[in-house]
Amino acid sequence: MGRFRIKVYLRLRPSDKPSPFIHIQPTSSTVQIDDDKHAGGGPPKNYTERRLFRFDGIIQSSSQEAVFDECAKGVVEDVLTGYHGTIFAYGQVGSGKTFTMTGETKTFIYCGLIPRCIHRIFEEKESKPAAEIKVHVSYLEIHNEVIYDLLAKREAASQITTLEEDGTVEFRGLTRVLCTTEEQALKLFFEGERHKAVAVHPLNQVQVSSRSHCMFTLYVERHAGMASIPEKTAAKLNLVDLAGFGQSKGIEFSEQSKKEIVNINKSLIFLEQISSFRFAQFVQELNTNAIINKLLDPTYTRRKYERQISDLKQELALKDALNGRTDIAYDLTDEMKSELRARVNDFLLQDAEVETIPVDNLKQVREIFKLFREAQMTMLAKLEVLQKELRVTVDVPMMKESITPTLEEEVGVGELDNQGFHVGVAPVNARPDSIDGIPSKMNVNIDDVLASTLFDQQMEAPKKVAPNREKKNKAFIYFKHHTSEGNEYENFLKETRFVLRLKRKLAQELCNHINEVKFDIANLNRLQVTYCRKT
Ligand SMILES: Nc1ncnc2c1ncn2[C@@H]1O[C@H](COP(=O)(O)OP(=O)(O)OP(=O)(O)O)[C@@H](O)[C@H]1O
Repeated sequence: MGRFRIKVYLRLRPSDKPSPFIHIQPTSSTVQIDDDKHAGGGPPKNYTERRLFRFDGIIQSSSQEAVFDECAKGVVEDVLTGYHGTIFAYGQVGSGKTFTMTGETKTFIYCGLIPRCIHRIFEEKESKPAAEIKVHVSYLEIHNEVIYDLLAKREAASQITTLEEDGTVEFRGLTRVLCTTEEQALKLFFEGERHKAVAVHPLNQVQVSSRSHCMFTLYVERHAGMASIPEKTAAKLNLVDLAGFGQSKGIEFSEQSKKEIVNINKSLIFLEQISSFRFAQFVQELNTNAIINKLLDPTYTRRKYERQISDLKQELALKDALNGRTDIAYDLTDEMKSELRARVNDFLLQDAEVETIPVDNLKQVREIFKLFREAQMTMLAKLEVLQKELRVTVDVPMMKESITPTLEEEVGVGELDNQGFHVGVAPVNARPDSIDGIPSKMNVNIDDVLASTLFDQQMEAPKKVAPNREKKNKAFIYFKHHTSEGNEYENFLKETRFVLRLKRKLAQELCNHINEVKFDIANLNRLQVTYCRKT
């Protein structure tokens, strides 16, 4: 990659009356401008400001061919090597941009840079068939902020979208045509020219003035040259003719006013010249990062990587042999995978030591992580199923009653009939095994305690009341709050619920204690093993 400065050339249109304020010095490629303060009108000033502008080259009365050789040839050669290139013409209305970029197309000697670039690229294509050069072209126009595809059928012209990424701009939907001959590419270029937006302008009356920015692009794909390295390069050459700028741009003038305008504008044109010189100096300061745009053949790339992998494997085997690690297998067989699975299961389910899982190489580590991930996914799926089962769709007061299956076990208080209505005392053995999938007997172990906690939380959440239960619920609430028997049951229930919570807490603490003891036992075992090994 290299950093290159943008090169700026000044091309001067021949003039019968050269400005007395502009002094060209071709040998030093500089232009000196005497900024006559009287010229712009206003109060008279008795001094002249001098400005000096430097260029990479000044082209005066040169042939179109000489301009191509000096300004464009190098860029085309770089494109043929794989670098992107851009040539653009900038300047006032009528300053000669289109003459430079397109030229007069009737005879080749007056042809501008675009036909000449096309010619050079196809010349290369024909002279080097082994390079298998492929050329595509596109032609776009930006007029009044809208992008038009000059090679597309008119109705499809507004389908282009721009995509800006990593400092590059891509035109999506722009027609790209594959050209096998120079004639084809030239034909497309001239066809596109016919579609450009032009208008008559007072500063460019000999020829119609370009009212838009136009970009003709040549996309060049080619083999890097040597058959043994099937690398391809894909570079593009943007050839841009910018719309001329000027204070009078876009205004329609009557014949009557044209003469006056020419005089009035003299000083303004002069200022515009200065501003275009300033722009040129600014562009000269810009740097570009030039890289060769390689297009890799996927088959070749795959083969290259396969070769590299095989080399690395051999190297690794050699290293292992030298270090006495001959039993290491880097490719896991099915047998090895199921062995690893068994070890991971032992670790997760049987409290086996983590050291029992072999970690000799990266493939094993990856496989182990995969197994852990699988186990985690299975557990999450199970948890989800469990949570679904616990979501009982009964109303809040009824749910509060139904969450106390152990309550009756201890105190023998009435059971629900699972129909959303409290029916009073029922014998313990008359209870169903489950209510909506919830086990009615609660074993006091950590899972059940946690599940019941979760269950409690869900009970607090407001639930949708089934319409056919509404009446029953109202009656039930009335029974609880307004009858002495109901009140009694309600108070009794509150007390027993309190007792139940206490017991759950105790159970939780007990489980934690058991876990701590188990942990201590495991530690002791480990110490014992270490001690035995040492002795
Ligand atoms: N170097 C030159 N030698 C001879 N004639 C020139 C030269 N440059 C420009 N002209 C003539 O000047 C006229 C205006 O040039 P041209 O249309 O290229 O200007 P432009 O900058 O493209 O204008 P616009 O911005 O209006 O499109 C044309 O008739 C063209 O033939």
